[in-house]
Amino acid sequence: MWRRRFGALLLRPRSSAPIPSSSSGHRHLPLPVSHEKPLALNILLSLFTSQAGGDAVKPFIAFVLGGPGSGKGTQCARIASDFGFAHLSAGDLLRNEISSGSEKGELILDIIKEGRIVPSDITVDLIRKAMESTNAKKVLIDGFPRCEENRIAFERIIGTEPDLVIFFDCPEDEMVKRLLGRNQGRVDDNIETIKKRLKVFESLNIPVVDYYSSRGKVHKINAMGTAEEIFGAVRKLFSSIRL
Ligand SMILES: Nc1ncnc2c1ncn2[C@@H]1O[C@H](COP(=O)(O)OP(=O)(O)OP(=O)(O)O)[C@@H](O)[C@H]1O
Ligand SMILES: Nc1ccn([C@H]2C[C@H](O)[C@@H](COP(=O)(O)O)O2)c(=O)n1
Ligand SMILES: [Mg+2]
Repeated sequence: MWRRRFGALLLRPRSSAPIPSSSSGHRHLPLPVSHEKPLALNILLSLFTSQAGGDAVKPFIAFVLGGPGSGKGTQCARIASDFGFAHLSAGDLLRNEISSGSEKGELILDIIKEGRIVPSDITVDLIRKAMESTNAKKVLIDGFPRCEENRIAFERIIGTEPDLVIFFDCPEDEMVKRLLGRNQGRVDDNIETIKKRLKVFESLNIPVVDYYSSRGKVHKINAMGTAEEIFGAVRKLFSSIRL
């Protein structure tokens, strides 16, 4: 999708160290987690490559991860408004496809009701189209990648990696409480589906966070507290990036 003159700097494989779980089973990511370069340096290099020449300028891409109900959407809306990012929510793109009444939408609905993950080609294609139509220089991709298959498909189809990965770290009981109180009519905000989504998060999404941690790209944010308090930490991060 974009030509990157210096992309090889960021694509070089690094040693990987899995993130230990605490006694509660909840993951705690060291911060920053690169064995080779600190997060700030990785972001700096990314900015350099984002501005590098080629047919089109690659936007600055931040993946926003965290368990279901950890507050990704809430925080992304604020980042978009305060820092001028385009906010692309993978879940919203899939829900829009359901609303369109397409055949693909029917398949997506069945998967979302079950708390499972939609085939990566479908999701990445929706993200690709959304990225092309926003034409933004700074993009938040909320709720993606949810699994290694998502991650690999993004690299293959979009042809790049994220510059930054934000991980909202929230205890399970708090996530369940928030989801049951969300009240937006989502087909997956019921206790049976929530339990399945939490299992999928732990088994498929955490390995993706581990992968990016080992590449020094993860910035972990404690997602306990009010949305305003959490945005305090988010604001600090984005102010330091100065895009
Ligand atoms: N810090 C917070 N404290 C309490 N409630 C919150 C907080 N942040 C968000 N919420 C509420 O929790 C619910 C879930 O938040 P949000 O939709 O942002 O989570 P999410 O991570 O995007 O979830 P999903 O993965 O299901 O899309 C919403 O009703 C939101 O208003
Ligand atoms: N990369 C993604 C993102 C989302 N989905 C599906 C499965 C999720 O449970 C559902 C809702 O997403 P959310 O709004 O919670 O981000 O959408 C997926 O399959 N792949
Ligand atoms: Mg969301």
